[in-house]
Amino acid sequence: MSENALSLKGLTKSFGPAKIIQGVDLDIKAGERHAIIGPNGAGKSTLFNLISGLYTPTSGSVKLRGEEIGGMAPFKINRKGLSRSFQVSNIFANMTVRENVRCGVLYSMGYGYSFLRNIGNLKEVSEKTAEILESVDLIDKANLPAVLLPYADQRTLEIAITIAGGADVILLDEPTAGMSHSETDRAVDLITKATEGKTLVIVEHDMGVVFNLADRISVLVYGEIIATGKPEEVRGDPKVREAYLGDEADGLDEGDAA
Ligand SMILES: Nc1ncnc2c1ncn2[C@@H]1O[C@H](COP(=O)(O)OP(=O)(O)OP(=O)(O)O)[C@@H](O)[C@H]1O
Repeated sequence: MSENALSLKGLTKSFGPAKIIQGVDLDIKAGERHAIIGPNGAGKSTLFNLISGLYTPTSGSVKLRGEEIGGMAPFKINRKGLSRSFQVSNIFANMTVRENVRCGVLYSMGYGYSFLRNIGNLKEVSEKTAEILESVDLIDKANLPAVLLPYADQRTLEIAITIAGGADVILLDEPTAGMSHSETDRAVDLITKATEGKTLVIVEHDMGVVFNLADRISVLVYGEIIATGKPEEVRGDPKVREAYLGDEADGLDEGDAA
């Protein structure tokens, strides 16, 4: 058994002549909260797509708890306990909030999307669904169609569905994008609570979120990791400050206020 939840070695991804990921080595320990930051276009989403199976690596390896998963189909990787959210919400708009989460829970219990079963009576499913809705503070809105939720709640529901699948390695892609300050603070609390005991990898532009949430941070620039370490180590790294020009470098100090 590997103590690393995820281990990337010599990972590359090219699109034609464009080398987008240029040899990434990264170990993410089981149970840690790890943020991946970097300027626009650095390759963060591409890295998530390689880890979650949407893209096949050009070369190198992706290991989940020591097992090679590079190039495996996304649903197989999901079955092995890795789940990701997307920047654009992935929810079923016309289903209720509860039904959306219940789908994730059913999937995690091996029911697949077998809607024809009489699933309403499954006590365990209902309990687990309610537990997740509580943990992300959506229990009071459980019976609303998801489409009627305010934007921030839809993003929260996306996080809830990602977690409901039962995976113990959770990848969140810019979970607080488009949220106000107060919505962001609430989302950080919910993510912290809902991912307790799990491994979290998060791509995020909001430095306040990153410094609040992450045990360690990796900085991706032009498809290479230029620094990995604890928040205070990364913040003080001259290479990192150089990579973040102007306003974004100021953002590196935002965590001070937290
Ligand atoms: N399928 C693809 N085909 C060709 N180029 C791609 C593909 N996917 C991503 N790229 C390119 O790879 C580069 C990195 O994109 P990516 O979305 O991974 O960056 P990012 O760090 O997530 O950016 P952002 O912070 O803006 O979301 C970009 O130049 C993008 O145009």
